[in-house]
Amino acid sequence: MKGMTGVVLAGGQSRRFGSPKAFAKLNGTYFFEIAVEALRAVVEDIYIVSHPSLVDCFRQHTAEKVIMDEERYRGQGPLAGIYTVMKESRTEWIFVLPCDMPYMRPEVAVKLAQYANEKFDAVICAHFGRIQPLVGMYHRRTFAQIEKLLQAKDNRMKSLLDRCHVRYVTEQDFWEDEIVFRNVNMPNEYGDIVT
Ligand SMILES: Nc1nc2c(ncn2[C@@H]2O[C@H](COP(=O)(O)OP(=O)(O)OP(=O)(O)O)[C@@H](O)[C@H]2O)c(=O)[nH]1
Repeated sequence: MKGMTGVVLAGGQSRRFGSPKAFAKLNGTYFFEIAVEALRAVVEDIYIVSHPSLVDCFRQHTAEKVIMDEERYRGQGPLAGIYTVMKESRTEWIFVLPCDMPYMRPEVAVKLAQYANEKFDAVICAHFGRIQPLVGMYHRRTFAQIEKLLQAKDNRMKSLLDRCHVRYVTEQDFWEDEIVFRNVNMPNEYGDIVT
């Protein structure tokens, strides 16, 4: 989709996982590639936003653009990643996915993208009663609000959503299996799908 940039958030510490989650594999595919593939269904331009220790590793494994969280806000979580890409790319919308949802599917991105609408500041998945702030789209007009929160050291995605006009997309809008929104924090929380 024109006017939209894809973002894989991959700047976390993976402390609970014990090694960088982006480079864990499901069915032979790196987790971050699963997110890239989903985004690829709706955008041309994709950024992987990570931290300095992983940048070289990403560059060895992907042709996508790899950038680091803006230094000023480094360590402030996904909000810093979103801020960084909004600064870098000039598109109206950015479509965010985390690097730790290995069951994510391109169809989810395709269906969600249909809800991008000038009336909203953000379009966020909220299937089965669970808001997923890292699965959704943020309009460029949220940039000033994001910056304000980061400056105030309020890093909560919820703080941003509370200040935005959000379209929450639920299972009433389109059906998806619950598993696609499962995020992996510990090594024992996922397994290959045997077909
Ligand atoms: N760009 C960016 N992404 C982040 C940052 N913190 C977390 N993320 C990403 O946000 C998603 C959810 O991260 P979490 O599972 O909450 O945190 P984590 O640091 O990866 O894992 P833990 O260290 O175990 O908490 C993952 O895709 C992370 O890579 C950050 O500071 N910058």
